[in-house]
Amino acid sequence: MSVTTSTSDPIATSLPTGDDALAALTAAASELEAAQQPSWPDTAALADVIETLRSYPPLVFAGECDILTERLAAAAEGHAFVLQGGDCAETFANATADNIRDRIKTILQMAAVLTYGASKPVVKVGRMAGQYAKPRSSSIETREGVTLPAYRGDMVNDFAFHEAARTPDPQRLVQAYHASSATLNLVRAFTTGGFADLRYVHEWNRGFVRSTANAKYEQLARAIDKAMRFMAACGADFEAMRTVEFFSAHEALVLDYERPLTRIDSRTGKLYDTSSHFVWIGERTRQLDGAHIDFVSRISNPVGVKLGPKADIDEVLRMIDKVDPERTPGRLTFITRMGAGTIREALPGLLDKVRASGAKATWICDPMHGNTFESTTGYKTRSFDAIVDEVRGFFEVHQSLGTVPGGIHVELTGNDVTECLGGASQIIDTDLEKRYESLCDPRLNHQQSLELAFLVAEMLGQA
Ligand SMILES: O=C[C@H](O)[C@H](O)COP(=O)(O)O
Ligand SMILES: C=C(OP(=O)(O)O)C(=O)O
Ligand SMILES: [Mn+2]
Repeated sequence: MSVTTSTSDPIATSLPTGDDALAALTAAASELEAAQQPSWPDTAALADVIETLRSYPPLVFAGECDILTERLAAAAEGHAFVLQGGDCAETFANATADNIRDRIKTILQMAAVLTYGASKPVVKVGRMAGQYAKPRSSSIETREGVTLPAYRGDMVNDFAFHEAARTPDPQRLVQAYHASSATLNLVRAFTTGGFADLRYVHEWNRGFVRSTANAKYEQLARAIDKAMRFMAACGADFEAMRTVEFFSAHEALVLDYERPLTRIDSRTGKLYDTSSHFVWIGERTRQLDGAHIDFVSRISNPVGVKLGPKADIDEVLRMIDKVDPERTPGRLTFITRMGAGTIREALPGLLDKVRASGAKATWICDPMHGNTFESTTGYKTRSFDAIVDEVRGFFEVHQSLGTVPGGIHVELTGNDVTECLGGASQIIDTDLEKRYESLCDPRLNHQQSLELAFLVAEMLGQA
Protein backbone atom coordinates (compact mmCIF):
# COMPACT_ATOMS: atom_id res chain seq x y z
CA MET A 1 0.00 0.00 0.00
CA SER A 2 1.40 3.37 -0.96
CA VAL A 3 -0.24 6.66 -0.08
CA THR A 4 0.96 10.00 -1.38
CA THR A 5 0.34 13.22 0.46
CA SER A 6 -1.36 15.81 -1.69
CA THR A 7 -0.12 19.25 -0.77
CA SER A 8 1.09 22.35 -2.48
CA ASP A 9 3.83 22.79 0.13
CA PRO A 10 7.15 22.37 -1.73
CA ILE A 11 8.91 20.88 1.26
CA ALA A 12 6.29 18.26 2.01
CA THR A 13 7.41 14.78 1.05
CA SER A 14 5.40 11.68 0.46
CA LEU A 15 6.61 8.82 2.56
CA PRO A 16 5.38 5.37 1.70
CA THR A 17 3.05 3.75 4.21
CA GLY A 18 2.28 0.20 5.28
CA ASP A 19 4.40 -2.67 3.97
CA ASP A 20 6.18 -0.38 1.48
CA ALA A 21 7.34 1.77 4.37
CA LEU A 22 8.71 -1.23 6.27
CA ALA A 23 10.45 -2.48 3.13
CA ALA A 24 12.05 0.95 2.60
CA LEU A 25 13.19 0.98 6.23
CA THR A 26 14.85 -2.39 5.81
CA ALA A 27 16.48 -1.35 2.53
CA ALA A 28 17.92 1.78 4.12
CA ALA A 29 19.43 -0.44 6.81
CA SER A 30 21.80 -2.04 4.36
CA GLU A 31 22.64 1.13 2.42
CA LEU A 32 23.43 3.76 5.03
CA GLU A 33 26.31 4.12 7.40
CA ALA A 34 25.30 3.86 11.07
CA ALA A 35 27.72 5.34 13.58
CA GLN A 36 28.34 3.87 17.04
CA GLN A 37 26.92 0.40 16.32
CA PRO A 38 28.11 -2.73 18.15
CA SER A 39 30.30 -5.18 16.25
CA TRP A 40 28.17 -8.26 16.87
CA PRO A 41 30.50 -11.24 16.47
CA ASP A 42 27.73 -13.74 15.71
CA THR A 43 25.60 -12.47 12.84
CA ALA A 44 23.40 -15.58 12.72
CA ALA A 45 22.51 -15.09 16.38
CA LEU A 46 21.76 -11.43 15.62
CA ALA A 47 19.42 -12.41 12.78
CA ASP A 48 17.53 -14.75 15.16
CA VAL A 49 17.21 -12.02 17.74
CA ILE A 50 15.89 -9.54 15.17
CA GLU A 51 13.21 -12.07 14.19
CA THR A 52 12.35 -12.58 17.85
CA LEU A 53 12.00 -8.84 18.45
CA ARG A 54 9.82 -8.56 15.35
CA SER A 55 7.45 -11.12 16.83
CA TYR A 56 7.06 -9.30 20.17
CA PRO A 57 4.19 -6.95 20.99
CA PRO A 58 4.84 -3.21 20.78
CA LEU A 59 5.71 -1.46 24.04
CA VAL A 60 3.68 1.66 23.25
CA PHE A 61 0.66 2.48 21.12
CA ALA A 62 0.97 4.92 18.21
CA GLY A 63 -1.95 6.95 19.55
CA GLU A 64 0.01 7.63 22.74
CA CYS A 65 2.92 8.92 20.65
CA ASP A 66 0.51 11.27 18.87
CA ILE A 67 -0.68 12.62 22.22
CA LEU A 68 2.93 13.35 23.14
CA THR A 69 3.40 15.12 19.81
CA GLU A 70 0.47 17.37 20.75
CA ARG A 71 1.96 18.03 24.19
CA LEU A 72 5.33 18.93 22.66
CA ALA A 73 3.59 21.24 20.21
CA ALA A 74 2.00 23.00 23.20
CA ALA A 75 5.45 23.31 24.79
CA ALA A 76 6.85 24.86 21.60
CA GLU A 77 4.15 27.54 21.83
CA GLY A 78 4.80 28.21 25.51
CA HIS A 79 1.63 26.53 26.71
CA ALA A 80 3.39 23.67 28.51
CA PHE A 81 6.85 22.86 29.86
CA VAL A 82 8.67 19.56 29.33
CA LEU A 83 10.57 17.63 31.97
CA GLN A 84 12.65 14.74 30.61
CA GLY A 85 14.72 12.86 33.15
CA GLY A 86 16.31 9.58 34.11
CA ASP A 87 19.52 7.60 34.10
CA CYS A 88 22.33 8.20 31.63
CA ALA A 89 22.43 4.42 31.22
CA GLU A 90 19.74 2.18 32.66
CA THR A 91 21.01 -1.24 33.72
CA PHE A 92 19.23 -4.58 33.91
CA ALA A 93 20.35 -5.07 37.51
CA ASN A 94 18.91 -1.72 38.56
CA ALA A 95 15.52 -2.21 36.94
CA THR A 96 14.07 -2.96 40.39
CA ALA A 97 10.76 -1.84 41.87
CA ASP A 98 12.44 0.45 44.41
CA ASN A 99 14.69 2.15 41.88
CA ILE A 100 11.87 2.69 39.40
CA ARG A 101 9.58 3.98 42.17
CA ASP A 102 12.19 6.43 43.43
CA ARG A 103 12.95 7.77 39.96
CA ILE A 104 9.26 8.26 39.21
CA LYS A 105 8.80 9.89 42.60
CA THR A 106 11.67 12.31 41.87
CA ILE A 107 10.25 13.24 38.47
CA LEU A 108 6.76 13.73 39.91
CA GLN A 109 8.11 15.91 42.72
CA MET A 110 10.08 18.02 40.25
CA ALA A 111 7.08 18.26 37.94
CA ALA A 112 4.82 19.53 40.74
CA VAL A 113 7.26 22.31 41.60
CA LEU A 114 7.76 23.21 37.93
CA THR A 115 4.01 23.25 37.29
CA TYR A 116 3.64 25.83 40.03
CA GLY A 117 6.60 27.89 38.77
CA ALA A 118 5.48 27.82 35.15
CA SER A 119 1.73 28.01 35.81
CA LYS A 120 1.55 25.56 32.91
CA PRO A 121 1.12 21.83 32.54
CA VAL A 122 4.39 19.92 32.77
CA VAL A 123 4.87 17.16 30.22
CA LYS A 124 6.53 14.30 32.10
CA VAL A 125 8.93 12.12 30.12
CA GLY A 126 11.21 9.47 31.63
CA ARG A 127 14.60 8.66 30.16
CA MET A 128 13.61 5.12 30.92
CA ALA A 129 12.25 1.79 29.69
CA GLY A 130 14.79 1.58 26.86
CA GLN A 131 17.81 3.75 27.77
CA TYR A 132 20.16 0.77 27.54
CA ALA A 133 22.65 1.80 24.86
CA LYS A 134 25.50 4.32 24.95
CA PRO A 135 27.57 6.04 22.28
CA ARG A 136 31.18 6.29 23.41
CA SER A 137 34.06 8.67 22.74
CA SER A 138 36.35 5.69 22.32
CA SER A 139 35.41 2.19 21.18
CA ILE A 140 38.05 0.65 23.45
CA GLU A 141 39.01 0.92 27.10
CA THR A 142 42.43 0.19 28.54
CA ARG A 143 43.03 -0.68 32.19
CA GLU A 144 46.45 -1.64 33.53
CA GLY A 145 47.72 -2.54 30.07
CA VAL A 146 44.63 -4.59 29.10
CA THR A 147 42.54 -3.26 26.21
CA LEU A 148 38.94 -4.37 25.67
CA PRO A 149 35.87 -3.06 23.82
CA ALA A 150 34.25 -0.12 25.63
CA TYR A 151 31.04 -0.67 27.59
CA ARG A 152 28.17 0.36 25.28
CA GLY A 153 25.21 -0.14 27.59
CA ASP A 154 23.50 -3.27 28.90
CA MET A 155 21.72 -3.71 25.57
CA VAL A 156 25.11 -4.47 24.01
CA ASN A 157 27.63 -5.77 26.53
CA ASP A 158 28.44 -6.02 30.24
CA PHE A 159 30.35 -3.45 32.27
CA ALA A 160 32.61 -6.07 33.93
CA PHE A 161 36.15 -5.70 32.61
CA HIS A 162 36.92 -9.01 30.97
CA GLU A 163 36.75 -10.22 27.40
CA ALA A 164 33.56 -12.31 27.57
CA ALA A 165 31.66 -9.54 29.37
CA ARG A 166 32.67 -6.85 26.91
CA THR A 167 31.91 -8.93 23.79
CA PRO A 168 28.63 -7.66 22.27
CA ASP A 169 25.89 -10.27 22.71
CA PRO A 170 22.69 -9.89 20.65
CA GLN A 171 20.67 -11.79 23.29
CA ARG A 172 21.01 -8.59 25.30
CA LEU A 173 18.62 -6.90 22.83
CA VAL A 174 15.95 -9.35 23.94
CA GLN A 175 16.80 -8.74 27.59
CA ALA A 176 16.53 -4.99 26.97
CA TYR A 177 13.06 -5.50 25.53
CA HIS A 178 11.91 -7.46 28.60
CA ALA A 179 13.50 -5.04 31.08
CA SER A 180 11.86 -2.13 29.24
CA SER A 181 8.53 -3.90 29.18
CA ALA A 182 8.64 -4.60 32.94
CA THR A 183 9.77 -1.04 33.68
CA LEU A 184 7.07 0.54 31.57
CA ASN A 185 4.47 -1.72 33.13
CA LEU A 186 5.40 -0.54 36.61
CA VAL A 187 5.62 3.08 35.48
CA ARG A 188 2.10 2.83 34.07
CA ALA A 189 0.92 1.26 37.36
CA PHE A 190 2.52 3.99 39.47
CA THR A 191 1.28 6.86 37.35
CA THR A 192 -2.29 5.65 36.97
CA GLY A 193 -2.86 3.63 40.14
CA GLY A 194 -2.84 6.35 42.79
CA PHE A 195 0.88 6.69 43.62
CA ALA A 196 1.10 9.94 41.65
CA ASP A 197 -1.67 11.63 43.67
CA LEU A 198 -0.78 15.31 43.79
CA ARG A 199 -1.49 15.39 47.55
CA TYR A 200 1.22 12.76 48.20
CA VAL A 201 3.64 14.48 45.86
CA HIS A 202 3.06 17.74 47.69
CA GLU A 203 3.71 16.05 51.06
CA TRP A 204 7.00 14.61 49.75
CA ASN A 205 8.05 18.10 48.67
CA ARG A 206 7.17 19.50 52.10
CA GLY A 207 9.46 16.85 53.55
CA PHE A 208 12.27 17.97 51.25
CA VAL A 209 12.24 21.62 52.40
CA ARG A 210 12.03 20.61 56.09
CA SER A 211 15.77 19.82 56.12
CA THR A 212 17.95 22.80 57.06
CA ALA A 213 20.04 22.46 53.91
CA ASN A 214 16.98 23.13 51.78
CA ALA A 215 15.39 25.83 53.93
CA LYS A 216 16.13 28.38 51.19
CA TYR A 217 13.39 26.79 49.10
CA GLU A 218 10.84 27.09 51.90
CA GLN A 219 9.25 30.26 50.60
CA LEU A 220 8.37 28.65 47.29
CA ALA A 221 7.21 25.48 49.03
CA ARG A 222 4.95 27.58 51.28
CA ALA A 223 3.49 29.34 48.25
CA ILE A 224 2.71 25.94 46.70
CA ASP A 225 1.16 24.83 49.98
CA LYS A 226 -1.06 27.90 49.98
CA ALA A 227 -2.09 27.23 46.38
CA MET A 228 -3.02 23.65 47.34
CA ARG A 229 -5.16 24.91 50.23
CA PHE A 230 -6.78 27.45 47.94
CA MET A 231 -7.59 24.70 45.43
CA ALA A 232 -9.03 22.53 48.20
CA ALA A 233 -11.15 25.42 49.49
CA CYS A 234 -12.49 25.96 45.97
CA GLY A 235 -13.51 22.30 45.88
CA ALA A 236 -10.81 21.17 43.41
CA ASP A 237 -11.29 17.57 42.36
CA PHE A 238 -8.10 16.06 43.77
CA GLU A 239 -9.43 12.60 43.00
CA ALA A 240 -9.06 13.48 39.32
CA MET A 241 -5.44 14.40 40.02
CA ARG A 242 -4.54 10.90 41.24
CA THR A 243 -3.28 9.94 37.81
CA VAL A 244 -0.72 11.61 35.56
CA GLU A 245 0.25 11.29 31.94
CA PHE A 246 3.77 9.91 31.66
CA PHE A 247 5.80 9.13 28.56
CA SER A 248 8.92 7.06 27.89
CA ALA A 249 12.01 8.14 25.95
CA HIS A 250 15.48 6.93 25.07
CA GLU A 251 18.26 7.51 22.57
CA ALA A 252 17.52 5.53 19.38
CA LEU A 253 21.07 4.30 19.04
CA VAL A 254 21.22 0.57 18.33
CA LEU A 255 19.25 0.22 15.13
CA ASP A 256 19.13 -3.57 15.45
CA TYR A 257 16.81 -2.91 18.41
CA GLU A 258 14.81 0.04 17.08
CA ARG A 259 14.09 -1.28 13.57
CA PRO A 260 12.43 -4.59 14.53
CA LEU A 261 10.25 -2.72 17.02
CA THR A 262 9.13 -0.32 14.30
CA ARG A 263 5.60 -1.22 13.29
CA ILE A 264 2.81 -0.15 10.97
CA ASP A 265 0.07 1.81 12.73
CA SER A 266 -3.15 0.03 11.76
CA ARG A 267 -5.06 3.33 11.86
CA THR A 268 -2.93 5.22 9.37
CA GLY A 269 -0.43 2.85 7.77
CA LYS A 270 2.42 5.02 9.11
CA LEU A 271 5.48 3.65 10.88
CA TYR A 272 6.05 4.13 14.60
CA ASP A 273 9.03 3.02 16.64
CA THR A 274 7.05 1.22 19.32
CA SER A 275 10.04 0.82 21.65
CA SER A 276 9.18 4.19 23.19
CA HIS A 277 6.91 7.21 22.92
CA PHE A 278 9.78 9.58 22.13
CA VAL A 279 13.21 8.76 20.75
CA TRP A 280 16.13 11.07 20.19
CA ILE A 281 19.29 11.01 18.12
CA GLY A 282 22.47 11.86 19.98
CA GLU A 283 25.16 14.41 19.24
CA ARG A 284 27.47 11.66 17.96
CA THR A 285 25.03 10.02 15.53
CA ARG A 286 23.16 12.92 13.94
CA GLN A 287 25.02 12.83 10.58
CA LEU A 288 22.60 14.16 7.95
CA ASP A 289 23.25 11.33 5.52
CA GLY A 290 23.60 8.69 8.21
CA ALA A 291 21.30 5.83 9.20
CA HIS A 292 20.03 7.42 12.42
CA ILE A 293 18.61 10.57 10.88
CA ASP A 294 17.21 8.45 8.05
CA PHE A 295 15.56 6.19 10.64
CA VAL A 296 13.79 8.97 12.53
CA SER A 297 12.70 10.58 9.28
CA ARG A 298 10.72 7.38 8.52
CA ILE A 299 8.85 7.08 11.82
CA SER A 300 5.96 9.18 13.07
CA ASN A 301 6.86 9.37 16.76
CA PRO A 302 7.82 12.75 18.12
CA VAL A 303 11.61 12.81 17.83
CA GLY A 304 14.51 14.74 19.29
CA VAL A 305 17.96 15.63 18.02
CA LYS A 306 20.75 16.69 20.37
CA LEU A 307 22.68 19.78 19.35
CA GLY A 308 26.11 20.58 20.77
CA PRO A 309 27.98 23.91 20.68
CA LYS A 310 29.45 23.23 17.24
CA ALA A 311 26.12 22.51 15.54
CA ASP A 312 26.23 24.01 12.08
CA ILE A 313 23.20 26.11 11.24
CA ASP A 314 22.90 25.00 7.61
CA GLU A 315 23.11 21.42 8.71
CA VAL A 316 20.40 22.05 11.29
CA LEU A 317 18.13 23.61 8.65
CA ARG A 318 18.67 20.66 6.33
CA MET A 319 17.93 18.35 9.23
CA ILE A 320 14.58 20.06 9.75
CA ASP A 321 13.74 19.55 6.07
CA LYS A 322 14.61 15.91 6.37
CA VAL A 323 13.07 15.02 9.74
CA ASP A 324 10.10 17.37 9.73
CA PRO A 325 9.40 18.21 6.07
CA GLU A 326 5.73 18.75 6.74
CA ARG A 327 6.42 21.05 9.69
CA THR A 328 4.17 19.08 12.01
CA PRO A 329 3.83 20.91 15.34
CA GLY A 330 5.50 18.89 18.11
CA ARG A 331 7.22 16.51 15.71
CA LEU A 332 10.77 17.80 16.20
CA THR A 333 12.51 18.74 19.42
CA PHE A 334 16.02 20.12 19.59
CA ILE A 335 17.77 19.21 22.81
CA THR A 336 20.64 21.66 23.18
CA ARG A 337 23.67 20.64 25.24
CA MET A 338 26.06 23.52 24.85
CA GLY A 339 27.88 23.88 28.17
CA ALA A 340 27.35 26.64 30.71
CA GLY A 341 30.25 28.68 29.35
CA THR A 342 29.09 28.44 25.74
CA ILE A 343 25.30 28.52 25.62
CA ARG A 344 24.98 32.30 25.69
CA GLU A 345 27.13 32.57 22.52
CA ALA A 346 26.15 29.39 20.69
CA LEU A 347 22.38 29.27 21.10
CA PRO A 348 21.13 32.67 19.85
CA GLY A 349 22.31 32.15 16.25
CA LEU A 350 20.60 28.77 16.03
CA LEU A 351 17.33 30.00 17.48
CA ASP A 352 17.32 33.03 15.27
CA LYS A 353 18.05 31.20 12.01
CA VAL A 354 15.61 28.38 12.72
CA ARG A 355 12.92 30.94 13.46
CA ALA A 356 13.78 32.92 10.33
CA SER A 357 13.46 29.74 8.26
CA GLY A 358 9.83 29.53 9.34
CA ALA A 359 10.37 26.15 10.96
CA LYS A 360 9.08 25.37 14.42
CA ALA A 361 10.84 23.18 16.91
CA THR A 362 10.44 22.54 20.60
CA TRP A 363 13.62 23.70 22.34
CA ILE A 364 14.77 21.77 25.38
CA CYS A 365 17.87 22.35 27.48
CA ASP A 366 20.11 19.43 28.43
CA PRO A 367 22.43 21.11 30.96
CA MET A 368 24.35 17.89 31.62
CA HIS A 369 26.38 16.82 28.59
CA GLY A 370 28.22 20.08 27.95
CA ASN A 371 29.40 20.27 31.56
CA THR A 372 31.25 17.02 32.16
CA PHE A 373 34.82 16.95 33.48
CA GLU A 374 37.13 14.68 35.44
CA SER A 375 37.36 15.35 39.17
CA THR A 376 40.73 15.58 40.88
CA THR A 377 39.86 12.18 42.31
CA GLY A 378 39.47 10.69 38.81
CA TYR A 379 35.66 10.53 38.50
CA LYS A 380 33.65 11.77 35.54
CA THR A 381 31.54 14.47 37.16
CA ARG A 382 29.53 17.68 36.72
CA SER A 383 29.02 20.58 39.03
CA PHE A 384 25.54 21.50 40.17
CA ASP A 385 26.30 25.20 39.72
CA ALA A 386 27.30 24.75 36.07
CA ILE A 387 24.12 22.77 35.43
CA VAL A 388 22.00 25.55 36.95
CA ASP A 389 23.99 28.16 35.03
CA GLU A 390 23.38 26.45 31.70
CA VAL A 391 19.62 26.38 32.36
CA ARG A 392 19.78 30.04 33.38
CA GLY A 393 21.63 30.86 30.14
CA PHE A 394 18.99 28.92 28.19
CA PHE A 395 16.21 31.06 29.70
CA GLU A 396 18.18 34.29 29.19
CA VAL A 397 18.81 33.57 25.51
CA HIS A 398 15.19 32.65 24.82
CA GLN A 399 13.99 35.69 26.67
CA SER A 400 16.26 38.04 24.73
CA LEU A 401 15.10 36.62 21.39
CA GLY A 402 11.45 36.23 22.28
CA THR A 403 11.57 32.49 21.61
CA VAL A 404 10.15 29.77 23.85
CA PRO A 405 12.20 27.74 26.36
CA GLY A 406 10.27 24.48 26.10
CA GLY A 407 11.74 22.30 28.81
CA ILE A 408 14.70 20.58 30.42
CA HIS A 409 16.38 17.20 29.92
CA VAL A 410 18.36 15.88 32.88
CA GLU A 411 20.29 12.81 33.95
CA LEU A 412 18.99 11.95 37.40
CA THR A 413 18.24 9.18 39.82
CA GLY A 414 15.96 8.90 42.83
CA ASN A 415 18.84 7.45 44.85
CA ASP A 416 21.25 9.28 47.17
CA VAL A 417 24.28 8.79 44.95
CA THR A 418 27.35 11.03 44.96
CA GLU A 419 28.10 11.60 41.28
CA CYS A 420 27.67 15.35 40.68
CA LEU A 421 29.46 17.97 42.77
CA GLY A 422 27.76 20.67 44.83
CA GLY A 423 24.15 21.25 45.69
CA ALA A 424 22.87 22.07 49.16
CA SER A 425 24.56 18.99 50.61
CA GLN A 426 27.84 20.27 49.16
CA ILE A 427 29.22 17.12 47.59
CA ILE A 428 32.96 17.57 47.05
CA ASP A 429 35.61 15.64 45.10
CA THR A 430 36.44 13.32 47.96
CA ASP A 431 32.75 12.41 48.40
CA LEU A 432 32.40 11.03 44.87
CA GLU A 433 33.82 7.61 45.76
CA LYS A 434 31.21 7.13 48.50
CA ARG A 435 28.36 6.29 46.18
CA TYR A 436 29.34 6.63 42.55
CA GLU A 437 27.11 4.08 40.83
CA SER A 438 26.54 5.30 37.28
CA LEU A 439 28.10 3.10 34.61
CA CYS A 440 28.36 6.07 32.26
CA ASP A 441 27.62 9.73 33.07
CA PRO A 442 27.11 11.29 36.53
CA ARG A 443 23.50 11.89 37.57
CA LEU A 444 21.88 14.40 39.87
CA ASN A 445 20.78 12.59 43.02
CA HIS A 446 17.30 12.90 44.51
CA GLN A 447 18.08 16.05 46.51
CA GLN A 448 20.01 17.77 43.73
CA SER A 449 17.17 17.01 41.28
CA LEU A 450 14.62 18.67 43.56
CA GLU A 451 16.89 21.64 44.13
CA LEU A 452 17.21 22.06 40.39
CA ALA A 453 13.41 21.94 40.07
CA PHE A 454 13.01 24.67 42.72
CA LEU A 455 15.58 26.86 40.98
CA VAL A 456 14.07 26.32 37.53
CA ALA A 457 10.60 27.03 38.98
CA GLU A 458 11.94 30.39 40.12
CA MET A 459 13.34 31.07 36.64
CA LEU A 460 10.00 30.10 35.08
CA GLY A 461 8.17 32.36 37.53
CA GLN A 462 10.29 35.27 36.34
CA ALA A 463 10.10 34.42 32.64
O1 LIG B 1 25.90 9.78 27.71
C1 LIG B 1 26.56 10.29 26.82
C2 LIG B 1 27.71 9.59 26.23
O2 LIG B 1 27.42 8.26 26.04
C3 LIG B 1 28.80 9.70 27.19
O3 LIG B 1 28.92 11.03 27.60
C4 LIG B 1 30.03 9.22 26.50
O4 LIG B 1 30.96 9.12 27.45
P1 LIG B 1 32.50 8.81 27.15
O5 LIG B 1 33.11 10.09 26.70
O6 LIG B 1 32.98 8.37 28.51
O7 LIG B 1 32.56 7.73 26.14
C1 LIG C 1 24.66 10.40 24.80
C2 LIG C 1 24.00 11.38 25.37
O1 LIG C 1 24.10 12.66 25.06
P1 LIG C 1 24.77 13.44 23.83
O2 LIG C 1 24.29 12.75 22.60
O3 LIG C 1 24.19 14.79 23.99
O4 LIG C 1 26.22 13.39 24.05
C3 LIG C 1 23.02 11.15 26.46
O5 LIG C 1 22.00 11.84 26.48
O6 LIG C 1 23.31 10.31 27.34
MN1 LIG D 1 24.79 10.72 29.29
